Amino acid sequence: MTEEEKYVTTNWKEIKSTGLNLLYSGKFLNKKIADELLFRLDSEIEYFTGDLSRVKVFGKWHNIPRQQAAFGDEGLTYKFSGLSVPALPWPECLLKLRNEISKCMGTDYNFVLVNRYRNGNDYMGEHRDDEKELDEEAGIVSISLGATRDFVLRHSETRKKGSTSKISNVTIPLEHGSCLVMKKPTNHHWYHSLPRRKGCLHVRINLTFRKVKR
Ligand SMILES: O=C(O)CCC(=O)C(=O)O
Ligand SMILES: [Fe+2]
Repeated sequence: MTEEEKYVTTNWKEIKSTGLNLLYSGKFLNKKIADELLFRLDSEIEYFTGDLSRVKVFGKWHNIPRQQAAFGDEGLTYKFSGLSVPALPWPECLLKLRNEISKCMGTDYNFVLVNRYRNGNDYMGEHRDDEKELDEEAGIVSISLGATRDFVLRHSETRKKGSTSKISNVTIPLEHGSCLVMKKPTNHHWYHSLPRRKGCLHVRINLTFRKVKR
């Protein structure tokens, strides 16, 4: 098999700071596979509507500023920001990707959260993925498709009022077909967000593969 025909190519770059442990591979997915995945996820996936597309912040309900869907092994639900998300059965294209990623990482991921950002007005606010039901050892594997958007990480100390922390923020432009692995203990100490980018007119789809404890 030539390099071009391989499903994934790992060319990991380590990104480290105090309590931050990331791996990034910019051209992780084969280009043809990345293009096809983007097309399929854009046309075949039904995103949540109704209660599953809203979140409660300080007692008020808001539409989430992006579209979401979740898939996973049978019987799994995943709770985050006041939502309990039932995992729907894996679509064929995501099952294949899940299997390739699990093989590559040597870990069995059983759940994926899909976030679709229609354009630069859609975003994700600052948060940590530190839910108890996540298997920390597995980390979180984040695959990006479509428009390049900045992923911004901030240490919890620097968020505090009057902070004198010297720890710099880390910004990674996540490109089409890339893979970012958030390893332990990143999600204890660092918050991350996907800020608005007014100039961005194109769709981006992000997949976060997780291992939910049964
Ligand atoms: O879209 C992204 O890159 C961020 C996704 C994310 O943080 C999450 O799904 O928890
Ligand atoms: Fe996250």
